[in-house]
Amino acid sequence: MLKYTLNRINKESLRLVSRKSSAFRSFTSSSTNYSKVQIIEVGPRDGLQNESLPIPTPLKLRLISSLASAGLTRIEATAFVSPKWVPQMSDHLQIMKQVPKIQGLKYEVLTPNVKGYESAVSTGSVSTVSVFGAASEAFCKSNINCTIDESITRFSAVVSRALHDGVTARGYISCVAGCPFQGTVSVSDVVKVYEAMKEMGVSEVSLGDTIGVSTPGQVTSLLSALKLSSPNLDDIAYHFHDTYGMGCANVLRAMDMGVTKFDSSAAGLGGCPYAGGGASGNLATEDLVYLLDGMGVETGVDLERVVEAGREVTEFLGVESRSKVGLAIMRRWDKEGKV
Ligand SMILES: CC(C)(COP(=O)([O-])OP(=O)([O-])OC[C@H]1O[C@@H](n2cnc3c(N)ncnc32)[C@H](O)[C@@H]1OP(=O)([O-])[O-])[C@@H](O)C(=O)NCCC(=O)NCCSC(=O)C[C@@](C)(O)CC(=O)[O-]
Repeated sequence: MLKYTLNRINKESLRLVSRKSSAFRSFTSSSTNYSKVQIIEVGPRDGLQNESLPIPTPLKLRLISSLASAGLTRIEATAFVSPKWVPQMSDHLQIMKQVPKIQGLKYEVLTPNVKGYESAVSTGSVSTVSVFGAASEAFCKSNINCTIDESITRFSAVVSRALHDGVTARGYISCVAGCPFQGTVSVSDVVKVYEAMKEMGVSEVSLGDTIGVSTPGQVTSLLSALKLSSPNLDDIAYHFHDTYGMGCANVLRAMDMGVTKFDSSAAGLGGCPYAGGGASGNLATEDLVYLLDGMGVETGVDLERVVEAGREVTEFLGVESRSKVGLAIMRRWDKEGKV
């Protein structure tokens, strides 16, 4: 009787495994090479920039070290922007002078103009500088106080200095799915800024869903249009905010279309201070890592160490983590008596 039951269980498991693996095969038969997914951790910059409580520099540095220990190899550490505009990032020089130097770890920073660029590279710790524009005029004006055309001129000066100095240049385009001021943003407006950024020489363009309104359908439309200029989408990163809880669904859609680079923030903190109150948390690194781990995609990131890194900051701020995965893991730790 026992033998019969075991046989039945084994047959049932085999049936489920084969059903699962054919579903997995059909999912992975898309153009993406899943072994190459890269996470760009933006918590220390995007995660913290909008917090009104001043965060002590040593705590920011501990966050950066903890994220590095968790295995993240691309960390956006701070922003060389005007301290009048974003006071939380005013310690950018101290941060970049004190970040731990670890082989294989690259630090990225925002640089809106040549002034920011010069200050950033003077620290000797910056691998990548990012210029940040928008596909919406209203947002561009609100965030960096210029028109899109003026921003392209400013960014070209930054990128040409970076290329000359052997520093990698990245470009962000905000409002790729919608703008807090103008509402709808057309795909063609995003493509125009993408092309201008490529023309100036950035190696990667991060598509910023600033207010978190993307859906898998919108991701499909935008990436289909970008594929005309970038067939493999290998110069594209996606930067989702999780306002409507679509972050992981959007990542899956983008991966299925070929995108292999995603920005995320520990504990899901973040948002742009100049999005008219419309920006909420970034896609949480914990949620992204859990998703990728579950698909067997190697990220080299230790999920529980990211949860620990985010926890120190959320406890300081007196807020709850915005990562469902982070919250679930911390609840389990509580039950297990782990401090
Ligand atoms: C671009 C500016 C500077 C123009 O600001 P402005 O007021 O038009 O520029 P300005 O040239 O007249 O300069 C004003 C003051 O700032 C100083 N200044 C000028 N540049 C710098 C600099 N680099 N570093 C330090 N200081 C600087 C400059 O020296 C001057 O100081 P003052 O003479 O009055 O004492 C300003 O608008 C700014 O700093 N904006 C930054 C806004 C920001 O950081 N937003 C958040 C990041 S973007 C984002 O979150 C979206 C993203 C990337 O995550 C993707 C997504 O989700 O969509």
